[in-house]
Amino acid sequence: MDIDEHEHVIEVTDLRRVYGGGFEAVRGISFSVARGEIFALLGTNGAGKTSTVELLEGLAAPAGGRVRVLGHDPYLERAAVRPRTGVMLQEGGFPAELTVAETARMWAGCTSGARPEAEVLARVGLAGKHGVRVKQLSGGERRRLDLALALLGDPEVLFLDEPTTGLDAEGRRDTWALVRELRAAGTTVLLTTHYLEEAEGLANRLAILHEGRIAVSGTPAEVTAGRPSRMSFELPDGYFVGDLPSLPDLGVCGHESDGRFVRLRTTELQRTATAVLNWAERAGVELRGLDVRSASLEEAFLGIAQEQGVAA
Ligand SMILES: Nc1ncnc2c1ncn2[C@@H]1O[C@H](COP(=O)(O)OP(=O)(O)OP(=O)(O)O)[C@@H](O)[C@H]1O
Repeated sequence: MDIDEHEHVIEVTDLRRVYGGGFEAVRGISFSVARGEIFALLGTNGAGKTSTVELLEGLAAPAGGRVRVLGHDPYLERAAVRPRTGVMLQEGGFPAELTVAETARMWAGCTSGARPEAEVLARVGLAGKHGVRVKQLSGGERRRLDLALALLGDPEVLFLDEPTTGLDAEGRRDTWALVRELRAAGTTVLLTTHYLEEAEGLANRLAILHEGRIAVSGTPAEVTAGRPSRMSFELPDGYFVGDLPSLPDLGVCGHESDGRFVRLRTTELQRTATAVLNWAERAGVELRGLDVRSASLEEAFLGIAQEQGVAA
């Protein structure tokens, strides 16, 4: 049974994955992704991201729970799901001796309704590399080739496992722009990433995995809500932390200082920043190195890792 555009394109319920030796890498996770959404799976090394994505791609059967992609079981109904999905694995395995164009042509031959290879290679910035052998590509160029192959079939659902690992800053930005374009065209994207700014900038919703379980999920704003913001600056000569306005009264929930630099964590950034800046103004001093930043995914990620680590 197919689904209409308002239903969830990906549905995961109490999913489990157990490896040969009995190790449970995915321990009962649930989430869903609506059509046209970008959903990011984050987590520390070994948290279970790839193990989960492989189940969604139908590369293995779950040990428990249920996966539906476009209304089908991706493992048992592979023929119904595979032509409508694009997959970029963490490590693409291409024959090293083939050129970029040959690789794309070979892949297109196995893809129903493939886009013209040249168009897709141009889209990922490999237009000038048709004649280059795969073994001569840089790591970042191989990732782009991986992405091109995933896009050949014009997929409705795209699985991207660490799509920008190994790319330089420009390559990463280009890939982000491409993923946004795909979303605008209605493609549903599930990606894993170690780059928190990637998830923050791209994802409509995300889940942070820890040891096979979802520690937190929601929109980036929901996940960072309640996490402290940061303010840091250099104390002017002759001043001490004790000279600052009373920090606990300003929502400051933690601070550290080596006597010169001060780093504050606050749940009330505006109040803290206003009070400290007013204090500096009154004292007629400059706060060198002033840096004020609201709660980020990085803060949430580190907080979760710490909390879970302590709880473990
Ligand atoms: N074939 C396997 N047999 C046994 N254990 C495995 C196998 N593949 C993965 N694991 C283990 O399962 C856990 C989850 O691995 P997975 O690759 O899913 O994590 P990840 O979140 O993608 O990590 P990374 O960010 O490092 O890519 C790890 O502890 C890993 O060692």
